[in-house]
Amino acid sequence: MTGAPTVPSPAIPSAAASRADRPVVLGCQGIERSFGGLRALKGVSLEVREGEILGLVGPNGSGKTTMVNVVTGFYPPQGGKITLYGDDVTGLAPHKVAQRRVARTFQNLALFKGMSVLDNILIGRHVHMRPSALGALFYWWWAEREELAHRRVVEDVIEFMQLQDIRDEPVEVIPLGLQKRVELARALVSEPRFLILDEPMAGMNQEEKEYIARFILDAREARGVTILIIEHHMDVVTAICDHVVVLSYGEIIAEGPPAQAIAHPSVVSAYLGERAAKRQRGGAAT
Ligand SMILES: Nc1ncnc2c1ncn2[C@@H]1O[C@H](COP(=O)(O)OP(=O)(O)OP(=O)(O)O)[C@@H](O)[C@H]1O
Repeated sequence: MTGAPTVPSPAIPSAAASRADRPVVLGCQGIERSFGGLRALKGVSLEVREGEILGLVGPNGSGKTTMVNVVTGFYPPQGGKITLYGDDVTGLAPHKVAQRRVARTFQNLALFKGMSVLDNILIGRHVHMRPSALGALFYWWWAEREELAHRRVVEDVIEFMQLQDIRDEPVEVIPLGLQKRVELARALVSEPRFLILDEPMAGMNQEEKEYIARFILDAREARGVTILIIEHHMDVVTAICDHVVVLSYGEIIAEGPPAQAIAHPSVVSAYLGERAAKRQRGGAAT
């Protein structure tokens, strides 16, 4: 008996595949970025591999958000090269980067107050909206079809993110944890292949953190999204990341599996205090 033909899914290598076997989604080589006399990124090179969750960690001011802004086209790099799926995207404008199915969330919530949860999420579809002269001519027919297609994607994500009950609420009246979830939903409706999350759990309580962590893992599993996450909660980093890169003063000081990378003394002193780092150094020496 012959079954229905299987539709090949986008090539997400099995979890068993070693990191080096996975295709490179984001490649950064020797990235430089300064602000006046401050060298915020000093030749940073890193790779994000297909299907992984890569954690970018480091003390405040170490250059994490600058790195994301450079990758997404907000700050053109002043040196180095950036590739996405092998294509050179160095210096592309943010909307050109977004068109390559890259989505991001922001450290400080970037939701539109005065608009409903649903309307905020709908905005995430804008990269797929292509008004044209011909489209305008056949406006009603075209608009109705487009609208339906967009709605279907949005409804699917609202259900996925469990936001049905608050869909019509003005976004500013819902708690911070839910606002962060709305921002993640807005990123997901653009159907990204590569998602960049800048501190998605900032200001959350433990329960909210666990919820978001689950959604991030599900986005990777169910939607095949590759993820780069900036996060200060080391418990979360250890729990969900496959690979961690540590930045300090604009340079990579450690990289590897989470437990190994975050054991670096700079990370320990930044997050647990200098005394803990000294204890660890003492322990390592003995
Ligand atoms: N637009 C800017 N103008 C001037 N300096 C900037 C600008 N953006 C970042 N910087 C500086 O660059 C350095 C790196 O900042 P960045 O925000 O990338 O760090 P970060 O690791 O993301 O910090 P945090 O964890 O606090 O968000 C800091 O010294 C910061 O003050």
